[in-house]
Amino acid sequence: MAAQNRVLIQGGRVVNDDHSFDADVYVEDGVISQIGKNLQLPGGFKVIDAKEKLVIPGGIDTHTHMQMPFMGTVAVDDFYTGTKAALAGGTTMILDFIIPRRGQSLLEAYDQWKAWAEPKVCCDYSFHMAVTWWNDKVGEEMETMVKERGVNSFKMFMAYKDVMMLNDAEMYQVFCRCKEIGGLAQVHAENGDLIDECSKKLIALGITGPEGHAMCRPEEVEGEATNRAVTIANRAGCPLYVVHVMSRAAGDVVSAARKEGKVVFGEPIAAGLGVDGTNYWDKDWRHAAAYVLGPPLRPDTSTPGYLMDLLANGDLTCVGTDNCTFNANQKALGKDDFRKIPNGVNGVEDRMSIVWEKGVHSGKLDENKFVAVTSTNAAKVFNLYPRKGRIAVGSDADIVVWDPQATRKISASTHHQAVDFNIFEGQVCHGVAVYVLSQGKVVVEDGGHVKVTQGAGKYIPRKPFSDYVYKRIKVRDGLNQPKAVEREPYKGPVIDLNAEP
Ligand SMILES: C[C@@H](CNC(N)=O)C(=O)O
Ligand SMILES: [Zn+2]
Ligand SMILES: [Zn+2]
Ligand SMILES: [Zn+2]
Repeated sequence: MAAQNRVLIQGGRVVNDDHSFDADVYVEDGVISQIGKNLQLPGGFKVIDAKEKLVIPGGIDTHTHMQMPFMGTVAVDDFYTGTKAALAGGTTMILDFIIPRRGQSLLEAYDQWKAWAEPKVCCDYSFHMAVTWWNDKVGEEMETMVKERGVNSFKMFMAYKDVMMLNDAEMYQVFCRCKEIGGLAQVHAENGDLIDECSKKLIALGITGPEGHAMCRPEEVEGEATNRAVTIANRAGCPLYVVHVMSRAAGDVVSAARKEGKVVFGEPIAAGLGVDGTNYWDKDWRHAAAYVLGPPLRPDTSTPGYLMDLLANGDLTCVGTDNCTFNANQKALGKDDFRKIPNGVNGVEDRMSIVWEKGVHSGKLDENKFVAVTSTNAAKVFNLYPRKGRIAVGSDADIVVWDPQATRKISASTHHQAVDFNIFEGQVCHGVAVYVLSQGKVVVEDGGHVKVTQGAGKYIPRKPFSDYVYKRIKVRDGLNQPKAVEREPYKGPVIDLNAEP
């Protein structure tokens, strides 16, 4: 029994976001206990041979929607299949979203999502909270979420009009509230009014296929909303995290904001790094519909490479997936009207290999930047570091033995996800998770044998005011308090509005 929770990972090269070094890693009772060479160890441990392999922090997927009720149906990958697939691909923690119905208490929604996740998750997890409506009660509950439920991030939708969309004034108030309680404001940045108007026009023209989904929300619709969110957040003095950055236009807005010193983070997703929007024009309806998500993939085939370049230079920060999967027959709900195609795609299992293949194997990222964008940056942004996101003594033993030379061919016929297709079908990627430890237990071995335990995952609460996010803001708040001008009261002439014209 002792061997199960004592593991020695021998002969590997440890890769953190800031440096790489050759060392053995010893794990005991779920945490990293020793790192170095010629370790003095107690007997009775399992040995993993990591020669010529990398030993990296388990991936953290910043953006998933397991079993999300959406557009009249429910995402088919649930907290079990979704987290099993995550572990299979080298991701050892997911950050999922609680999405209250309009008018629903945030606390009630939290209990609902927690009840869905707890019995099923195979890896550690945490939640963002969506703010889909706004009043003082929501503001009070946001504080409870931060102080008592360990949620420190709040997502607003600028799209999905009449379902989850907030207007600018509401967003400004939620941003101000986030700032007060030390939360990180997140946005789904698309102009929902323009999407609504343009999609009606396309349907009237008889354009009902998935190409209409892309045509009604071109990248300028994402770029405009991203810029608006950056402005509103800046006026509120609130840090901003733009989820699923899908285009050059939005990526450029995030780059410019960061160059101006604004506290803004951008999150590309595996889909946007691995495929493009030309798929929407495929003659096969089921193929085209499979790629429908919002914001859409871009027909500009240079987009995946451009987003990877922005990750490489630090303008974009964390790679998520927005994993929100619907089977082909669920996508077919929109066979006569693209507005009814459930939005969402897969990614949670293939994210790490896609980033390795498109980033490291292409020479755009080095191994340390790979660790940063797939794990460490997320831990820092969402206040999980260094418990998560680092190979260090005392950190959680969420560890991946990564084979940079091995390749894997992505296919729905072999993936662990529940969804019956894969948007990366047929892609061959360098970079394979040959061993994965979750909470110090081996859950993937020999590159494919997945042995997870349903419900073993733990909810990880997160404190507000993450240093990585708020240190600069705190200093600025001390400097830039608005002040009135001291002046004598005005005693000059004023027109009389009641006087005869
Ligand atoms: C509803 C959720 C997933 N669907 C999607 N991105 O198309 C999101 O917008 O992030
Ligand atoms: Zn979204
Ligand atoms: Zn999402
Ligand atoms: Zn390759």
